[in-house]
Amino acid sequence: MRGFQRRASVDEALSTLASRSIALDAERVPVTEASGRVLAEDVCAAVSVPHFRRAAMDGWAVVGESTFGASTYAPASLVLIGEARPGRPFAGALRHGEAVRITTGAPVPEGADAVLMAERAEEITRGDRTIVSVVEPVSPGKHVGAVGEDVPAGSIVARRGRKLRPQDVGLLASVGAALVPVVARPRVRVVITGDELLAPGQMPEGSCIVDSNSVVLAALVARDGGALSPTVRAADRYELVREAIAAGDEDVVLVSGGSSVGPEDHAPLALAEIGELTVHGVAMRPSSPAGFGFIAGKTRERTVFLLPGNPVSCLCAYEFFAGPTIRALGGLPRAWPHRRARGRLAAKIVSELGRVDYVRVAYDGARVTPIMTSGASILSSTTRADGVVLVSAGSEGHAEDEEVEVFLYD
Ligand SMILES: Nc1nc2c(c(=O)[nH]1)N[C@H]1C(S)=C(S)[C@@H](COP(=O)(O)OP(=O)(O)OC[C@H]3O[C@@H](n4cnc5c(N)ncnc54)[C@H](O)[C@@H]3O)O[C@H]1N2
Ligand code: MOO
Repeated sequence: MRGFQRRASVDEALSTLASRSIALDAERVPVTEASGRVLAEDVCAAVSVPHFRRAAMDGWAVVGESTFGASTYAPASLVLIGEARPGRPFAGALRHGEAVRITTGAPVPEGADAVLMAERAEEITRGDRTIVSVVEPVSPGKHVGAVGEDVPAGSIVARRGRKLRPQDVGLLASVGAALVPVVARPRVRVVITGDELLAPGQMPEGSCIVDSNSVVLAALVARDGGALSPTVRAADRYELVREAIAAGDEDVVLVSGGSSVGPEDHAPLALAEIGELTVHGVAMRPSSPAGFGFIAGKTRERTVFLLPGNPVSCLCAYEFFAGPTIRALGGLPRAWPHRRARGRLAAKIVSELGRVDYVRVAYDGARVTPIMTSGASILSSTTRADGVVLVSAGSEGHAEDEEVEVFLYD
């Protein structure tokens, strides 16, 4: 057994990771599959939306001026000369004194400058002609959607770095985008070590417990935009752990458990053998045995994270180190994606200078109450918590009633 000789500071570890994880290359995906992806380049509109003047109401396309002075007592009479429907425009041009029946979304005929709402007139048959009897004037421009009122041609529809929302992909489709340039999703392999572990879905039995870390990690990787390979389970044997880390070509490997310095903690040595163990041991609580390093991949360097087996430590080490890296590889900001809130502490938090603490807290919108469980094996402390307070390395903690920032769990 080897003890931890020196623990890296959280900042040191983060800056090493930041300098070695640059965004992956772009790929083009069909617009129908681009929601949630991160745009790799600005996308400009090749066309205006709409690209024709369109009716915003059901009624009649008219020359507004020909309705001036119309009232219930003195209706204006316009001659109906045709019809325009979405996708089926009126072929000719319209003149003063004429009307074209039109429905919402249809192209406004040439010559018309307004749409009179169906409520403001009625059609009357007079001989072989249909007259539109107008009881209220409509001003020019009314209910006519201008070319490019939604998106003008040449404008930027969505900017590089944006995580595309459902409505973004809708807009991209509207301007005729077929393939969208997005940052490749970081591929992630989860390696679960521990002979005592049963796969999720099984009943705990004898001295075996159920592996909860792979379930938590899978959800976190999905949150951060990673593409997860099937989880690999490695028994606590050096060669098997080494093989599980080295296999595949994912951009990121998350190794859960076996990260410390006990006789069954093979991951750090295995990583040092097949690549570089850059950091092992961090001045933080929990997750002090966390570490990471790099191994060569087929086309680029792969980052391997050593996440302590204790469930809270595993979650915490992921949030501090793996999450920012996966997000950065995928073109997202490194910053924690949690919503933040502020409140006053109901009890003091004690930390040590030089150490970063991840303190689970309850939060009611105003008061921040630390959850008095220090054990990193108590996963339920994180389900009872509403979020966490991070105590920086430069602080010895926070006094009761002091205002602190809470990173809220979703
Ligand atoms: N000499 C030292 N020993 C230890 C130190 C230290 O600084 N010096 N740190 C301790 C701390 S803190 C932690 S955390 C653990 C982390 O060790 P490992 O990463 O090797 O974790 P394991 O021993 O494999 O497991 C710890 C604990 O968590 C349970 N576990 C493991 N995997 C899972 C899983 N996938 N799902 C649910 N629970 C899991 C496991 O059964 C153990 O109970 O090292 C200390 N030692
Ligand atoms: O960091 Mo260990 O993380 O206390 O349980």
